[in-house]
Amino acid sequence: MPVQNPLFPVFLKLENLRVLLVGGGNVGLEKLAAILRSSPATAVTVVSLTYLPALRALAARHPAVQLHVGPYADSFLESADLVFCATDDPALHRRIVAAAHAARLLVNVADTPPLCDFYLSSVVQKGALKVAVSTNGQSPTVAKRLRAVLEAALPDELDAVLQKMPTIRKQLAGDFAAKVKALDAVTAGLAGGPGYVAPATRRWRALAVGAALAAGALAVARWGPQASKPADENQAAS
Ligand SMILES: C[C@@]1(CC(=O)O)c2cc3[nH]c(cc4nc(cc5[nH]c(cc(n2)[C@H]1CCC(=O)O)[C@@](C)(CC(=O)O)[C@@H]5CCC(=O)O)C(CC(=O)O)=C4CCC(=O)O)c(CCC(=O)O)c3CC(=O)O
Ligand SMILES: NC(=O)C1=CN([C@@H]2O[C@H](COP(=O)(O)OP(=O)(O)OC[C@H]3O[C@@H](n4cnc5c(N)ncnc54)[C@H](O)[C@@H]3O)[C@@H](O)[C@H]2O)C=CC1
Repeated sequence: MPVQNPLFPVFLKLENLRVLLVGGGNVGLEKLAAILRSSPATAVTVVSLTYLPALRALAARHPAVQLHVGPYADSFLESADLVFCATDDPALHRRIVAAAHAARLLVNVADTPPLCDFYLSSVVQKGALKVAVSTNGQSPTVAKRLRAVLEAALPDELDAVLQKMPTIRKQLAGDFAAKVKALDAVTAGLAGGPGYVAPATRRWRALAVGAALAAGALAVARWGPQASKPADENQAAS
């Protein structure tokens, strides 16, 4: 089976890094909001010719965010660990990526997956728990929906459990293997038993059938009956 999503997930201590964001429009605002939602104390330098008022307001609530009014220059890369491009100028994005790579920096480029070294994810938060969802760029919309599904499915008590677990862990005696066994026993009730079917599973199955039918119907509408063939074959193969 080929790997369908070769992206390697990590959880960055972004508040220990310096972020450069180029572009202060709608997409820049979305990126800044995503960064600060998870890591509010991150030192973000934003460079842009113009700024949306909402971006200025968000920056004003985060003292580590600095706004520079003016054009991008390569010198901004000197004090950056990670770069986000969010202007409306694709040629500028290509230049920034080249300069950033020369400085061995990683870059995310809005709307241009081939130029990205990393993608943002949909983020589910419940207290100390964080789940990041990636569809490998297949559908950010499905990632967003899945976030809502997970948010609803994860009980609020989960954080209370997480807060207690370090205390239980510290009180356990024995070697590493014995501790793992004891912690597995404490948490055994959390995993569904044999035959357990998550309540959402039926809805996703229905959506899979609906999506396959819709993809087929769209292909027929756009390119005629011939074009729907690959979708039908995919369906038969899966
Ligand atoms: C590859 C990736 C690179 C990256 O941006 O890092 C990327 C790329 C692109 N996004 C596009 C469009 C949309 N993006 C969203 C939303 C989100 N996009 C996010 C991540 C990613 N987007 C990375 C892959 C994530 C993955 O693997 O799943 C999320 C998860 C995280 C975040 O951005 O914070 C956040 C949801 C957060 C949440 O709510 O949980 C919506 C929906 C909406 O806004 O409601 C739409 C419109 C509907 C649609 O198109 O699906 C387009 C087409 C633009 C065009 O058509 O012009 C491209 C470019 C392309 O695909 O070519
Ligand atoms: N708004 C959206 O949700 C979506 C946008 N896009 C695309 O994403 C791109 C960005 O969209 P928006 O953020 O809405 O555009 P925008 O026009 O709101 O923002 C672009 C920002 O880049 C800045 N900028 C331009 N040249 C610059 C330079 N040389 N140096 C520094 N800053 C510079 C501008 O001052 C502006 O603040 C566009 O190409 C758009 O087509 C695609 C899908 C959805």
